[in-house]
Amino acid sequence: MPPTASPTVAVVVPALDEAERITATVTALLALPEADLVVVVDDGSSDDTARRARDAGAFVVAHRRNRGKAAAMETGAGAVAGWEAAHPRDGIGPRPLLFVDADLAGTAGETAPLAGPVLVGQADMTIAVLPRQSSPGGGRGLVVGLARRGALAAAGWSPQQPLSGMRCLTRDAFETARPLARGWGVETALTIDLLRAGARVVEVPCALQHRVSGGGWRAQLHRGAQYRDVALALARRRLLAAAWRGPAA
Ligand SMILES: O=c1ccn([C@@H]2O[C@H](COP(=O)(O)OP(=O)(O)O[C@H]3O[C@H](CO)[C@@H](O)[C@H](O)[C@H]3O)[C@@H](O)[C@H]2O)c(=O)[nH]1
Ligand SMILES: O=C(O)[C@H](O)COP(=O)(O)O
Repeated sequence: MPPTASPTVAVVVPALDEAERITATVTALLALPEADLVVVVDDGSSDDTARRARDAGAFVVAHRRNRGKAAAMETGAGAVAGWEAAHPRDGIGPRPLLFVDADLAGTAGETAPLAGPVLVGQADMTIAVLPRQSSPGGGRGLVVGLARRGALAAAGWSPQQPLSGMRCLTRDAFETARPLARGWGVETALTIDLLRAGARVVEVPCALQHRVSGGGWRAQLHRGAQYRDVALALARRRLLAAAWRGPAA
């Protein structure tokens, strides 16, 4: 007998203090035909992100205190597994996970092209490549360059946007990458660990607009934390020296 439902993905949205954008983000994700479950992980927000996400129709789980993006991703994946255990479906395996940042607002639906290649078995992980953003960023490419050179040293591949958080991956790929690298090192490590395991990783253009980090002191502090976490993830994989020595990104 043919399966009664089509394969779909489960969306996981890590969210810290995203009350301004979470309603639009969840609404856009719930309209995706490729997705039938949207889990928002409130990572210890001090605003009403959780309530708004729930009101918009998401399944919400919350950290009592802030634990960082990678921990929110792990919690979200656990919530998807729990939901699937309570809602078994015949003939289809566990849903691939589509990780989407909370700040994409109405453009979150543009993550749809990430799902197809994973659902049909062409890729183990897809990564969104964002177009030029409508507001200017204030970075100098230091974090991006470090992450790119780390992937190059590990696997001979230099991703265009190694920090991009919008990713769709099979559950096997997710398990291969666990435990995730902490904090902002998570994307760099995911790419490296999956490539090293022989997985097929593909970058896919998506028309996404996110909240760009500007040039103020808060943004520079944020970049400092990103650099620290990417460097730690590379050091744990014995790649930091090679990434420092590597070619200019
Ligand atoms: O402690 C935190 C901090 C952030 N977030 C959420 O994580 C996502 C990404 O955070 P954001 O501040 O928008 O990150 P960016 O500065 O835009 O960082 C870029 O680089 C990061 C890696 O350094 C990636 O995780 C992002 O996807 C990518 O957009 C958002 O949904 C946040 O609400 C958490 O869940 N917990
Ligand atoms: O603004 C960004 O793109 C990120 O914070 C990374 O910063 P970077 O430009 O220093 O790599």
